[in-house]
Amino acid sequence: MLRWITAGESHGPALVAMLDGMVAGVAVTSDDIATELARRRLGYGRGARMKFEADKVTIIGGVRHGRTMGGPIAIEVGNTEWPKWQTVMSADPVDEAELADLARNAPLTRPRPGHADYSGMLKYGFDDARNVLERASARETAARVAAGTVARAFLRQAFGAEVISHVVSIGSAKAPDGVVPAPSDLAAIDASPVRAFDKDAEAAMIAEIEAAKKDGDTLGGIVEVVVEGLPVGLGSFTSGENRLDSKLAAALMGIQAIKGVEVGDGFETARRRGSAAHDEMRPGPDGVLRSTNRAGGLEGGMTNGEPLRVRAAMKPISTVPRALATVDMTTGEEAVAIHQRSDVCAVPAAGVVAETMVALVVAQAALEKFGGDSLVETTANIKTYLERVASRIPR
Ligand SMILES: Cc1cc2nc3c(=O)[nH]c(=O)nc-3n(C[C@H](O)[C@H](O)[C@H](O)COP(=O)(O)O)c2cc1C
Ligand SMILES: C=C(O[C@@H]1CC(C(=O)O)=C[C@@H](OP(=O)(O)O)[C@H]1O)C(=O)O
Repeated sequence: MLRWITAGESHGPALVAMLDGMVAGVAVTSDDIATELARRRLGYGRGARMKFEADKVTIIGGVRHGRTMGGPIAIEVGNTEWPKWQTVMSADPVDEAELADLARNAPLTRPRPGHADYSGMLKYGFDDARNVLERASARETAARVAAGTVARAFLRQAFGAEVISHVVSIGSAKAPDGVVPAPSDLAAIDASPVRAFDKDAEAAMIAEIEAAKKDGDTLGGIVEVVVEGLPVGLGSFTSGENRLDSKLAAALMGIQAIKGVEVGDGFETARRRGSAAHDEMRPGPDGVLRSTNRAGGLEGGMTNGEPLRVRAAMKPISTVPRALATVDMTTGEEAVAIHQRSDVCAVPAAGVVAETMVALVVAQAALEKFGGDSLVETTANIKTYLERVASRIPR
């Protein structure tokens, strides 16, 4: 089974991602990973750190001369910030006097409503929220994106499948309904400062971010991930945990600040009548055709051959510059929440992270269905299956 895990703190020396279960023979390079990491760093509304954080990539194992070898893949993403944090974030014990002199090490005792600080301090018994926020931070998503690059490469090389995303809304600024971009639109989306597909929506989103910034406030929004090129039958109806939609929801909800997930038209479909909710079928020259894709390419927990379409809703950033009311955990008194530098809006970056999680989950489902130890073997299995599927559709 394809598995992944990350380690590392926001201001530690590096983040590390491990990806286990990938077949041999997938072409991927450090440059491919760096390209995806650069996409994640972009976006109007991100904070100061993203201007200088360089995401230095080193593939530690599992890849040789640009091809995976079938063993666990380990990728390191260096933190440019590390030199400033060497003492505060040292893994080994440091001189207490030296630590006490560092303003940067002052204990963080005023938890931010909406962040992991409060529950993390109580649950793990910490007096300093630093021990919580270092790992809760979405800096960790850089490591996920690194691992996800290998999954994207696999999907492209096995199926010709492409995973893209776009920003559907930021605050109250929305893209027009029903416009779904194609893989060929990704360069234009990435060129947009808010990763919007529609130019009017882009202007409205930028204005919304500017207004929030001026007011010392923050914003969330909604992203949509689209995967084209997947075969029918990834995932299964046989039990809840085998359903691809349940796995996608879990993976997307596992991204920091994601509070809602929709498959296809999701919540809108709940407001429709059945006759206007489903995707009617008719015979076509190469099999069954659909007039719509409201289901987002998933029926019964399986892909149905239409583009996969899922959305994730991100809450506003909780480090609000106009700091929110909290309680000082040392004195028990009223206080204002920690506020250092922070993003005003990270929805464009969250779209790239959402692509990553979708790529990992879909690659996992594909490897479960088609198996194989090498890309050659997997693609041969895919070919046999597609031939059998094609032969079952009466023409
Ligand atoms: C790409 C990205 C960037 C983020 N940047 C920030 C940030 O700068 N400041 C902040 O307070 N939260 C930021 N967050 C959100 C927090 O990491 C998240 O709210 C926190 O871990 C608590 O988890 P929860 O929101 O899922 O409850 C970001 C999230 C993502 C996905
Ligand atoms: C560093 C990243 O995002 C960080 C995510 C984050 C949080 O609380 O989630 C808080 C901020 O960290 P810092 O306080 O160090 O600026 C963001 O910059 C990144 O995405 O690479």
